[in-house]
Amino acid sequence: MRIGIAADHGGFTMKERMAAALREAGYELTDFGAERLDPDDDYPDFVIPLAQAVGEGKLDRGIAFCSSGVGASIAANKVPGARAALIHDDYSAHQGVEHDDMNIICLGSLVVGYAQSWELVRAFLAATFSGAERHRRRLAKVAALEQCGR
Ligand SMILES: O=C(CO)[C@H](O)[C@H](O)[C@H](O)COP(=O)(O)O
Repeated sequence: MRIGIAADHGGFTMKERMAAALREAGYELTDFGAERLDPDDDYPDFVIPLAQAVGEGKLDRGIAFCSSGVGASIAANKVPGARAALIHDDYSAHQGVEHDDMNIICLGSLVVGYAQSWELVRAFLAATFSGAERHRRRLAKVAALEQCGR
């Protein structure tokens, strides 16, 4: 599975730790930055390129951090093909993939600690889209917005 990861200054420390753990676990990982802790950086500069790579099918899944995870999820969901969600609980981490084909998990570094974030990421990466007709139907209605913009 091809995975990307991104964070602004709010999520930088968490991203660095998570990236090391994912590589240690054997995942192929692309890091979209930030490359260093800069309190003046902006989450769209890192999250949008990640979401574009996922939306274009260059990556299978994305992991995005900011302080709350809110900005990351707003930015990622502007990108066609990206299906991002701000996740705090295990059920949503896997059900979001199984039902909604979520392909980017957004996490708030000041909201969820590292150990819980790791469990959420593991649940997200282990889950697969069920492919059920009702879920495909709903996703098609969402995807249609990307075609006509209304
Ligand atoms: O949480 C965020 C957006 O939802 C970002 O991480 C921002 O960095 C957060 O708003 C903090 O910004 P600040 O410039 O460090 O005050």
